Amino acid sequence: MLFKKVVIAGVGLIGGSLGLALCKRNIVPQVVGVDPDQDNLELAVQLGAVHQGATLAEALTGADLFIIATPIGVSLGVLEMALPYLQQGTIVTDVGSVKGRLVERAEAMLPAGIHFIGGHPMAGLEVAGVSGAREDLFEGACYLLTPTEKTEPAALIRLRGLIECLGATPMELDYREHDEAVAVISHLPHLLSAALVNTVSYDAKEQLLLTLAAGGFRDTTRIAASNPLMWRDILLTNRSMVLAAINKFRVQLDKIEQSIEQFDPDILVDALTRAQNLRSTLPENRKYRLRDK
Ligand SMILES: NC(=O)c1ccc[n+]([C@@H]2O[C@H](COP(=O)([O-])OP(=O)(O)OC[C@H]3O[C@@H](n4cnc5c(N)ncnc54)[C@H](O)[C@@H]3O)[C@@H](O)[C@H]2O)c1
Ligand SMILES: O=C(O)C(=O)C[C@]1(C(=O)O)C=C[C@@H](O)C=C1
Repeated sequence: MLFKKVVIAGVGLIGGSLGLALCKRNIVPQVVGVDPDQDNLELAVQLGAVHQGATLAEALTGADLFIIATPIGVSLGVLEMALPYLQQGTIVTDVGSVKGRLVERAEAMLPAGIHFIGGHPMAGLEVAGVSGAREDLFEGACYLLTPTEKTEPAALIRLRGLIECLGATPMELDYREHDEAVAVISHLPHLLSAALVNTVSYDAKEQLLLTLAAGGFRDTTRIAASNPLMWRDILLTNRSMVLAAINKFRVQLDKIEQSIEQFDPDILVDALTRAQNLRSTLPENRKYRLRDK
């Protein structure tokens, strides 16, 4: 058994999906949830996403893994509140979409013998709360870890083991590299999706356009239905990397715009073919799967 008692702070979509996998697959014998939203916490117990709900102080007694799955803006505050109750040997991880200075701060905050390892599952959905949680959310997904030179190798091996039990593939990245990469592959698509929907919403023919919306619009805009507050936090926390990603995108958009303006079919086809080739190497049908290629 990798861990005896896991505490999840924030039993929403991601914390709840982790809890469902850990409980339903008997990966961990005791999973305790902490969440200020009592209705959500009760639902988490009913759905089997945690064995019980508790306060941080109650929950952390005897815990050997503490997962912070809260909105990114409160992660460090939650860690600070948890500090007095964490015991020697406990591993602390998070699931936040941006690392920023969290990793350095968390490491600086924790005494020797309690290990922080930044984490980020590259899987999610456009819904919030435990009601949308899925036991299989992480299957086939890439699960990023951001260890540093301070990370204890044995703690990293244990956490990687747990991630493999979820059916995900652990992958290590420097936290700065993490933020740069996710700005392009996750944050940029999100804001483009919102901008695309807003292009329709500001059009005088909005209703007609929506009536005509078929696969193209739907497939490119599913994530625009996500929680705006979560995305506000992500985009503003990863501000410089997101701005760099927007600039890279603008270059590509300009290239396509010019090829149309100048009626240059070769450049246009080049751009579309390059995209077609790369996109067709992604696994089909299952949006966040890596393994089923
Ligand atoms: N939604 C996604 O697609 C996705 C994917 C990967 C990672 N993430 C990251 O996961 C984290 C959680 O996102 P989510 O989609 O599960 O959000 P969510 O809103 O579904 O869940 C967040 C939960 O945290 C709880 N919470 C708020 N403040 C808290 C506190 N002080 N202590 C304990 N719990 C608290 C909320 O009540 C809620 O139940 C975020 O940091 C996000 O960046 C999200
Ligand atoms: O599939 C979705 O709904 C997601 O938005 C998941 C998604 C993404 O792919 O960008 C969103 C945020 C994350 O931090 C990781 C994954």
